[in-house]
Order: sequence, then C-alpha cells, then structure tokens
Amino acid sequence: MKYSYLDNKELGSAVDEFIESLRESDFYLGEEEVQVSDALDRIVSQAVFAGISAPHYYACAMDGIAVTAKDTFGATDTTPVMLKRHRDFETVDTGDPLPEDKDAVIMVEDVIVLDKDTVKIHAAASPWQHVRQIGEDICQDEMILPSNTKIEPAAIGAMLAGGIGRVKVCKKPVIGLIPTGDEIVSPRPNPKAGEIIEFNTSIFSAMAQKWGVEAKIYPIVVDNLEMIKESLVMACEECDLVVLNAGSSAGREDYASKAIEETGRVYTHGIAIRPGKPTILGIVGGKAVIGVPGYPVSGIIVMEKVVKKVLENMIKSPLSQGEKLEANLSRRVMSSLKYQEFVRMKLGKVKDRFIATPLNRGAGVVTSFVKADGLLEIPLNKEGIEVGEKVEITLLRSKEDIENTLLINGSHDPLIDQAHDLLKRKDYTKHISSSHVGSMGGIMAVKRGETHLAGIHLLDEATGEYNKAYVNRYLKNSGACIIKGVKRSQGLMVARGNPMGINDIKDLADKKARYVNRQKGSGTRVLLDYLLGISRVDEEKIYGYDREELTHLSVAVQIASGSADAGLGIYSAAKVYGLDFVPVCWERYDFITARELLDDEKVAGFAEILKSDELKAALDKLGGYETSGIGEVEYL
Ligand SMILES: Nc1nc2c(c(=O)[nH]1)N[C@H]1C(S)=C(S)[C@@H](COP(=O)(O)OP(=O)(O)OC[C@H]3O[C@@H](n4cnc5c(N)ncnc54)[C@H](O)[C@@H]3O)O[C@H]1N2
Ligand code: MOO
Repeated sequence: MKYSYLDNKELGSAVDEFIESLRESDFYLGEEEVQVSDALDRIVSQAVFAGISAPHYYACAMDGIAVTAKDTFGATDTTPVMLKRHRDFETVDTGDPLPEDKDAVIMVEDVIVLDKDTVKIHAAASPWQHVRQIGEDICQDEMILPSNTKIEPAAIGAMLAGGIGRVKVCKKPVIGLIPTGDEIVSPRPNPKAGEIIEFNTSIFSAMAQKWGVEAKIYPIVVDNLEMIKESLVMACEECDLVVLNAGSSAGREDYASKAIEETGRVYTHGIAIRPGKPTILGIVGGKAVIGVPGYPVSGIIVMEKVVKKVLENMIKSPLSQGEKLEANLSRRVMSSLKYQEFVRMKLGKVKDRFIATPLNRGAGVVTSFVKADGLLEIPLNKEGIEVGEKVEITLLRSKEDIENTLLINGSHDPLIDQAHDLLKRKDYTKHISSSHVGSMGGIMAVKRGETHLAGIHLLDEATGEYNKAYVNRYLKNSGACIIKGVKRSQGLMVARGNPMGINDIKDLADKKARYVNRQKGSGTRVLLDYLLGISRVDEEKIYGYDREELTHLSVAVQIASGSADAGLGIYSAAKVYGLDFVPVCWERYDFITARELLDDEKVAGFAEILKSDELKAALDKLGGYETSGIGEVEYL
C-alpha cells in the first residue's frame, strides 16, 4: 500500500521543525502603522511608550470644593471649621484642574453650605485627598505595551491618553485557501449524485476571521496536477500562508503532495494525529504551504493544531486559547497507540459533576463539531480512556454555557426540539443538549447520574404498560420519577401512496419489504420485537432487520430516498418527509429524572415548558400527539 510511505511524525516536533525551516526563509511579516482607534486586536510590533503623562495636570477626582489641607486641620464633629469662597475654597467638579494654590478636594456630601460664600466642614482634609496626581495613570515615557502584545479595548484608551495617535503593528497575515477535487462544487441547493458541496474553505475562512487573520478563497481546482501547481504558485505569490485542501492522502488523484514537491519542497507528509494524519507541511516560494485533508473534521483539527501554530509564530502572538475543564468520562473512548487523537465531546453538569460524552468520530461528520462543547486529547501510546476517569477537556464553549445546559439522553422525540426552541425564545442563556442513545441508554444514564432527564418509551410486554415497569425494574430504590410526556402514534412509515400495500407487521415479511430498523435498546426496537412476537413473525423473515438507524427521522429519510420500503416510527417523522403512515398503536413517551433533580432550575424549567400552551400548539401542528397530563410529575 502506498499509505505506508506516509510519515507518522509526532505533532509537536513536526510543527516545530517546520517553523524552524520557515524561519530560514524569513517568514516574519514586517510591520505597518495604523491609527490607534483602528488597532483593536492587532499585535504591536514594538513596545509602545507614552508621549505624555495622564493625567497631565493635577485633576480633581470628586465633585466638591478645593481647599488647602492645612486650612482644614482641627475640624471635627464638635469643632467645625468655616471656609470662605475665593479665600479658603473654590467649587470644583470631577476632572477640573486643581486650582494652583490648593492641595485637596472635599466631597460635596461632606460640605454644609451656610450661605452663598460660606461653608462649614466637620472633618479635616488630608493633603492630596481626592486629587489625581500628574501621571497617576501613565507617566510620560512609561511603557504602555511591550512588543508582540495584542491590542485590547482598554489599551486603545491608554495609548490615546498617553498621547499616542498611531501605532506600529505586525502586518496581518493573509492566508490563501485552495479547494481541490473533481467532485467539489460551489454551494447550491440541489447537488447531483457525486457532487460534494464545497464548504471546507468557508469553515477555514471563518476560523481565520475569528483569529483576526485575513483569508482569501481561491476557485475550486479539479484533480489535475498542472492546474493545482498553477493555483498553488499564484496563491504563494499573493498570500503569506497557503492551505491546499484535500488530495492529501495517497490515492490515485491525490496530487497535493506532488504539487508542493514539484513547486517547492515537502518537509513532512503524515503526522501522528487522528483525524488529520495525511497532513502535508511544505514550503513554496518561501511561503508555508499546508496540505490539509479533505474531510472537514480532519480539516478543522489541522487548522487548529497546525495552521494556527504556524500563524502564531508568524505574528509572534497567541491567537486564541481554549479554557480547560475537568470532567468525568461517561463512556469508554478507545484510541490507537500510533496516533494522538482528538475527540469531540459533549459536556454537561449534573449535580456538581461535569460529564463528558464522546460524539461521532467520523472525519466526515461536520455536525459533530457543531454539537461539540469541547475536545478531548488522547496522547500517543495510549489505548484509550476508561469510563468514569477524570479527563481534561479543552472547551469550545464557555463553562457558563455548559452549566446552563439541560442534558436529555435516551430516545429522541421531535418534542424535545420544539421545547428547546421555546426555551431559547424565553431565555437565550439556557440550552438543551440531547443525545440519542435509545430508551435503555437513557435509563442507564439516569442511573449513573450522567443526565438530567431521559426520554423513554418502553413497553412492558407482560403488562402492556409503558415506562413505569422499566423504571421500577432498573431504577428501583434510586428515587427516580417520571415527568409525564405525551402519547404518540407509532406506525409503519411507507412510501407515499403505500405502493407495496403494507397494512400490518405481517405484511413486512409476506410482501418482502426492505425494512429499516432502530438500534437495540431503543423503544421502537422493543415495540417491533413485541409486535413480531404477537404476530408470530420470525425476525429472520424481515429483510433488513439488522439495518439500524438512530432516530425516527433517519429511518424516514431512508424510506423517502427509496433505499428502504418500511420502518416503524412516529407519525410526525413520516409527515416531515410526506410519507404514508399505517398506525399500529399509541405509546407513552415520558421523561424520567432523579427525584433530587426535580428542584434543579433546568429540570423545573423544562417541566414548565412541557406544560405550556405554546408547546401543545407546536405538537398539534406536528400531529400524532396526545398531551393530557404533560409536564406533571409522577412519583413511583
Ligand atoms: N485507503 C485509504 N484511504 C484513505 C486513508 C487511508 O489511510 N487509506 N486515509 C483517509 C484519511 S485519514 C483521510 S483524512 C482522507 C484524506 O483525504 P484527502 O485529503 O485525500 O481528501 P479527498 O479524498 O479528496 O476528500 C476526502 C473527503 O472530503 C471531502 N471534501 C474534500 N474537499 C472538500 C471541501 N472543500 N468541502 C467539503 N468537503 C470536501 C471529499 O469529497 C471527500 O468526501 O483520506 C482517507 N482515505
Ligand atoms: O485524517 Mo483522517 O481524518 O485521520 O481521518
């Protein structure tokens, strides 16, 4: 295999060696002068010294009267001192210059006015009280900012106060982004089969924007070595750093490495990180060129861990640092000994513990980054991390946001999305994060204290009753209770017009329908098995019984796209895709929680939303729901 030719260099040393090589071609950007008022977030290239002191005169710090302190000595509660205007005092406001013969200010609150020109005071003033000395803030020639410091809002004020109007800053790097690939097309609403919408460079450009770096996106280049070389050379002339996106691995049409080699030099091809292993580090025309893998998740990681580091060295300043947080791992995470791995994580706080749950690890699943609250780094030579272990997470959102997030595990229902939207409309500081782990997964998460709520719909085959039996069985004595949800219509989703004439569970086998199932542990799977049992249909007779999807909507998508004929699911999911729906039964979908969490502001707030008329209206619109008792607590 060609892949064995890729390097597997440790991330830190690969990047450090690359930066060393870049230094030889003098990759610092130089400086330019800008107006201080336009200099937010720029990096000063030289230390900034004050031209004048601030304040540059003795300034009154309070509204009141300016006096000579010694004239007030002896004033007490019992022995007030009288002062005469223009002889002993002058009226002053905050910021006024202190009159020349005066050395203190008495606040207006401490002055008793006897008549227009006479006041009485009951306490002596000490010399220089409430007077801002010359240079109290900044002394002339004092250093306001050292070299290579980012200009924050207050620093703009300090420089202006110090008499500085223009400032020398590092030039802003411009990064060139070249998307490549025959299958890549510019964003459009209805791409054809085989066309992939180009979005990576928009992600990278937005990341650059957040770092305060300019980005220039070049036209998409097809998989043609000469054309890639041409675009690369042009970008290297026009930009300070170039990202060549996709074609980084060693497939038939992966030309990135060759294009860099033939126009400059490749220093590393292959870094021991996952995702992101086929990363290329090269130099063309003295400019850094980074071959970033095509998969978006790999791309984001390489931008963050490699491109950002190179840029930081270019402008000699850190670009952004994620806050860290300690959390308990809710699921075991496996890792390869060969790679340093970066895993997207969901975070939440249940009682006083932060809980971290790994998200989908597919390098093509860009929404895993949309859902992620943080990144877990698993070092090289480690096989994984066990459930319950404490891990350090680099945050992608603020700790406060995470503390304000209600966690819902278990089975998903669109009502959660509706409630989330209502919650955000009521209070923008609150969030809901839901993980689709099936009803049983939800019960276990409540048991382990890893979620605030779990959405469940589990039929007890013996009693025909929903949910309670399971809570009693699995959460006995652990003080769990039910927050009532809805009754919802479950049925068979089939293509519009029901072309195969599927009318019940038996028809799935009899008419050889291609079925799409839900995952083990999901309530819908339990329901199917129950229905197969009472219909005396063997699961082996169901074509596609082992094909599993994680949500009602993803089952509906498979049917709508024609890759399956039927799947069990709820009415609202069928409606979204315009599918026909053969009702099978009504089932209860409820939430369970630990009793001590009922007082938790987030849980109580969710129960309130459940009870609201707005939610009922939204559910009526979705269809297939019955909402009596929704939001009520049922103790077991
Ligand atoms: N046989 C093997 N195949 C692959 C291996 C391997 O070890 N053996 N490594 C995989 C890894 S890891 C990665 S990462 C990718 C790297 O792929 P390339 O950099 O060569 O990129 P492509 O194959 O051209 O594209 C991958 C994927 O990303 C999509 N893509 C590309 N550009 C964009 C864009 N601008 N916007 C949105 N999406 C984009 C592209 O369509 C592909 O789906 O290689 C594996 N292969
Ligand atoms: O870089 Mo690949 O993304 O390791 O999965």
